[in-house]
Amino acid sequence: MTRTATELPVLSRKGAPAPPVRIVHLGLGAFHRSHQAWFTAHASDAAEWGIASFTGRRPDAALALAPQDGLFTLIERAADGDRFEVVPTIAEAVDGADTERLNELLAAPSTAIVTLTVTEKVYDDGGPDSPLGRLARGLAARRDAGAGPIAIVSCDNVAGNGDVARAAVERIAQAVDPGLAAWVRENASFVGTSVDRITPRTTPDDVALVAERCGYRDASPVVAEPFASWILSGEFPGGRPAWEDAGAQFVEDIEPFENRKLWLLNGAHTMLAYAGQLRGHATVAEALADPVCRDAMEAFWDEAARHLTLPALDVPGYRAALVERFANPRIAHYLAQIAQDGSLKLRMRAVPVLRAERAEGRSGIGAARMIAAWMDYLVSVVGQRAEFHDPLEEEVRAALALEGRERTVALLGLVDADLAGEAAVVDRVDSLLGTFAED
Ligand SMILES: NC(=O)c1ccc[n+]([C@@H]2O[C@H](COP(=O)([O-])OP(=O)(O)OC[C@H]3O[C@@H](n4cnc5c(N)ncnc54)[C@H](O)[C@@H]3O)[C@@H](O)[C@H]2O)c1
Ligand SMILES: O=P(O)(O)OC[C@@H](O)[C@@H](O)[C@H](O)[C@H](O)CO
Repeated sequence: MTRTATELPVLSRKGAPAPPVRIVHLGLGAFHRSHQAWFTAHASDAAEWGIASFTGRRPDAALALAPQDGLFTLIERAADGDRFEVVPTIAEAVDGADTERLNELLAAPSTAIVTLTVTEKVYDDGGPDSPLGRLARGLAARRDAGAGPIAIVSCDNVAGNGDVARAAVERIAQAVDPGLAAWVRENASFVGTSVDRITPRTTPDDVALVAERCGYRDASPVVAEPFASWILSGEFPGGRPAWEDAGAQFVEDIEPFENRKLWLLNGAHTMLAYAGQLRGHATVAEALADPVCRDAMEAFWDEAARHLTLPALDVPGYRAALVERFANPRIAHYLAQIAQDGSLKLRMRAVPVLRAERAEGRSGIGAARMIAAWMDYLVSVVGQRAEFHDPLEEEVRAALALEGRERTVALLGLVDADLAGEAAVVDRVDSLLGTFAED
């Protein structure tokens, strides 16, 4: 007799202990679970490294995981089928507003690492209730307790994420108490990373699939592609899990690896997000199958590749693998999600390539096309009164009220003020508007 989903047992540890908390995570989202929690679960010393994971804005993700002892199912979604795995490393799922628990954990000498996936825009938000504001006050608790040095590991798609996190935490700490900023400089090691695993949002169908295939109820599974990569650079003064057992790489200089990922993968995603939606597509796989979008992506890659010269980067192999990953027809990675916060993402995905091309006397047309596609997309979503997300939403709306070249200059200025002052760049972007109009 088949049981209905509500009759199934809830996923649980069945009384077995969770691993002891030695990692604090801020930003309990899908990617943290498919990536850092999964890498930690696959380290040979996983039993010694539990994670206390705090939500960012709302308690929902913690409320979903707490009744199932922090356990969740990772659905590894390959082109030819799904594989299910229970990931046991989240020992505590906590509402981010519970700063008492955060301070207690950060003040414990056993806590060695803080990881972050708080989205790109949050590094500019130093408010007391922002994740980094809470972290700074938690570090004050650690200093006061004499709990020793700690590693802070940003896992967001931000260029120079280790340095950006350091600057943000030091700035906030300085505002809290100048002595704290000095403590952070001496005791916090900021580790730079390049993180990669395509992790779209979970859908109700995924929840139902787990019930059907696994025979238990999991209110919050995560879907990800089989591929996973984590490249890190920096010190871990309090130790770390043996993440290399799960395939993590430790390098001296993170920058070339970070550029490869941010330009080739995220840059292509951003190109497909705007060009694809303008041409009526909803997912990455659909946009990739459209030769107009594919050609624009490849042209941008050709430009970016000229500035990715380290042989270890194996750019041809990386590009070929990306095409295969993007084409996975069973991963519904929605372009509308990737399109969010464009003004910020273009600074890291299009601008460096455009600048590098111009420095060598070329126009950077491939990168300029991505910026033009963003502008056309904004006109179209705002024209349809559709919702859009951007940290500069007000400024974007003000720029869109302008016309013609003036509008191009104003929008470009939100991405890069210097480029907006260069007539040749403005002309180039202006000339590329309308490239992705539907046939
Ligand atoms: N999803 C992926 O494929 C992927 C892959 C590589 C890197 N990343 C990085 O991970 C980040 C998170 O991705 P995700 O898929 O887990 O997203 P998500 O929406 O599932 O989780 C984002 C987390 O950040 C918090 N957050 C977002 N905005 C906030 C704000 N204004 N203030 C406080 N907290 C805020 C949320 O509360 C949540 O905990 C991305 O922004 C990206 O930098 C994602
Ligand atoms: O997560 P974002 O919003 O920074 O960017 C959207 C996608 O490009 C991104 O999530 C990729 O899927 C990911 O970086 C793959 O590792």
